[in-house]
Amino acid sequence: MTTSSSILSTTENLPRVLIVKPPAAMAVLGDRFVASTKFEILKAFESPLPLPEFLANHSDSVSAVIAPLAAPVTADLIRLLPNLRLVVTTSAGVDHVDLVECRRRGISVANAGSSFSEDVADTAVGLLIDVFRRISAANRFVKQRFWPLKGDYPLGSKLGRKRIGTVGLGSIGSKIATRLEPFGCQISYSSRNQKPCVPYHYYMDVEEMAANSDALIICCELNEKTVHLINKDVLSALGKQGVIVNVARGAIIDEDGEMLERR
Ligand SMILES: NC(=O)C1=CN([C@@H]2O[C@H](COP(=O)(O)OP(=O)(O)OC[C@H]3O[C@@H](n4cnc5c(N)ncnc54)[C@H](O)[C@@H]3O)[C@@H](O)[C@H]2O)C=CC1
Ligand SMILES: O=CC(=O)O
Repeated sequence: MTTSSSILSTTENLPRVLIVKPPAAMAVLGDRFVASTKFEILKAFESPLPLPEFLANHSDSVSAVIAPLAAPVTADLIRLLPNLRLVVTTSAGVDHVDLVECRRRGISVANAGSSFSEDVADTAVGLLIDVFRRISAANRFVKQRFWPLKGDYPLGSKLGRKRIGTVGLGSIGSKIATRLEPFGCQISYSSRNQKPCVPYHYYMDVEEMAANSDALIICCELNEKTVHLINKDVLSALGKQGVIVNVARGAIIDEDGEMLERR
C-alpha cells in the first residue's frame, strides 16, 4: 500500500521544473501540457510572491525551466537557480534566453524545433498574397463605405513570377521557398552561410538582395547580427513598392518611425 507520506517523499525526489509564466498551450491544455510522473512542476505564476521570494524556498531544487517568450531566461534568473541544467523554450526562437550565460554555466537549451514551421510558412505565403492582391486593404476600403464615394479600389498584382528574397533559409525559410516555387516566383535568400544544396540565388548582402526583390520575407533568428538588419538602406533598396513580411522578430526591422514614414 502507498501511504500519503511515501507519495510526498517520492514527489520530493523528482526533478523540479520551474514555469515562471504559463505558456500559451497551457490556456488550452491546462495541466495536461505538463502532466508527467517524471518531474514536479513549480508554477511560480500561481504564487502571490515576487519571483525571487518564491524561489528563495525552491531555488536549489530547480533543475529545468520551461520558458515561453513572455518569461525571458535572463542571467539574473539563472543566477537564482544554482542547479539549473536545462532550459526548454516553447518557441523555436531562443532570443529570450541568455545563451551566453547558459553556455558559461553548462546549461542545455532545447527549443521547439520545427513544430511551427509549416504553419508559419503557410502564413507568410498567405500574407504575401494578401498584400500583393490587396485583399485586406480592399476589404477595409469596402467596409469603410469608400467604394461608392471613391470608385474602384486600385488593382492588386499576382504573386506569380515575383522576385522574393528570404532573409534566413532555415526550417521556416526553406518551407516558404518550397511553397513559392509552384507560383513561379524567383527565389533568393540571405543567411549566415551559403547553402551548397539549394537552387536559389544566395546574397551575402541583404541590401543587394533587396535591390533585386519585389518582397522580402524575414524568417531568420534574432541575434546580435540581425537586430535592425532591415534598416533604412535595405528599405530604400527595396523601393516604395516593395513588400516586407516579417514572421520572425520585430527587432530585426529598425522601426524608427521617421524611417518608415519616409517610405
Ligand atoms: N511567427 C511565428 O509564429 C514563429 C516565428 N519564429 C521565428 O522565426 C525564426 C526562424 O525560425 P526557424 O526557421 O525555425 O529557425 P532556423 O534556426 O531553422 O533558421 C534560422 C535562419 O536564420 C539565419 N540567420 C542567422 N543569422 C543570420 C544573419 N545574420 N543573416 C541572415 N540570416 C541569418 C540562419 O542562417 C538560418 O537560416 C525563429 O528564430 C523565430 O524568431 C519561429 C517559429 C514561429
Ligand atoms: O515566435 C514563435 C517561435 O516559435 O519562435
